[in-house]
Amino acid sequence: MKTLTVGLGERSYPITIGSGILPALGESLRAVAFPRKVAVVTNPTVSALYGAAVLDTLREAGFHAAQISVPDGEAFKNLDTLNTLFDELIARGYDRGSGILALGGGVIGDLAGFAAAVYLRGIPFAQVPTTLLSQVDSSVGGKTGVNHRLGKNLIGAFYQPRHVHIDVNTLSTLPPREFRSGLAEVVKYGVVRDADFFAWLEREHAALLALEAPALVEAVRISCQIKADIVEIDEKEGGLRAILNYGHTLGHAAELLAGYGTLRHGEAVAMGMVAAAAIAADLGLASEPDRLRIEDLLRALDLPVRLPAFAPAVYLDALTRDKKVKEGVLQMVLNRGIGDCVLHSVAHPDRIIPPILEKYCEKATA
Ligand SMILES: O=C(O)C(=O)C[C@@H](O)[C@H](O)[C@H](O)COP(=O)(O)O
Ligand SMILES: [Zn+2]
Repeated sequence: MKTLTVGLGERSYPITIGSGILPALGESLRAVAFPRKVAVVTNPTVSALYGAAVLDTLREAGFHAAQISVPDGEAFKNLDTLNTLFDELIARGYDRGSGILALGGGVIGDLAGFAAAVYLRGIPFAQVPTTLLSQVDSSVGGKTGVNHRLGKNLIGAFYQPRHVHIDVNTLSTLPPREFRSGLAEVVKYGVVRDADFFAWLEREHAALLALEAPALVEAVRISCQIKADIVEIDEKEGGLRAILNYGHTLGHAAELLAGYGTLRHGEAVAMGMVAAAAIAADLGLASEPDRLRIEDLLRALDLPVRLPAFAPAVYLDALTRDKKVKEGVLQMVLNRGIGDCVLHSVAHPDRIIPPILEKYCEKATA
């Protein structure tokens, strides 16, 4: 078992990573003095797989734990689901001495984390991420929230967990498409921050796709370490943290336009990264061979690399609501080669984006 720390002063918390460590969850939560009364927020699919094991380890460690199930999928990451969660928390008497444990993927973590941030003005929460995407990304760093019909994650809060407990064995029950979606965020870390990690992924992609535990633990560990380092410097995305949004500008637009839940988040990010790399190459920040390396790695990981075909005007409209828009100007994270990146102001998206869509939308390659 490996333990990393997200260092945020008195709100610092451990991330434990390992293979087969789910039974140690109860002890880990005791070590961070997590409240005794725990609402385990999960969905029916994850509950059937891991609900009993989680309740067992919690009860053995002296917690009073019960599950609250919410519907499965990105289409349910909204205020309606959040309301049903509040109904349950209130009806079952969860008070300020209680805690919320998110058991599931990114949707569960984002919803449960936001509920914890605002329920009774905030109660402690912890994360047991069971998908690759949530293990390498969404469970760490405290971004919580829900979607709005006009944009991804438009309603939310920064709210850090007390503990993140990652058992890579849970990935063995993940649908392959869901697993590959998480790999897109792993590739993102290499592109924006760590050229050696990118090269490691190029070498080890087959081991990852074969779900070899040592490769998985290493990929999760490095990803979480990179994210922790960034969050420690810029918790609330005043600057540096925006680099974690690489590929998300067009990716979020594609998710919204395709209809929440149609594309997996990581699939949209993969498409968005290739398009961002093309813009970076056009601006001379990266080379065409850099862009090709990114596309080739994503293809090797069996990820889609072309955006869904929608009119440029529809994409441009969605981009106006991107959270990185500042004083009306869209900011895009663009890679400088591989392993480095920059936040770039796109003064004229209407000039830059349409030619990219022309080349990197599905229709163009058909
Ligand atoms: O943690 C971050 O910061 C990220 O941007 C990580 C992203 O991969 C993640 O998808 C995040 O939820 C996107 O945040 P948003 O603020 O663009 O909605
Ligand atoms: Zn993401």
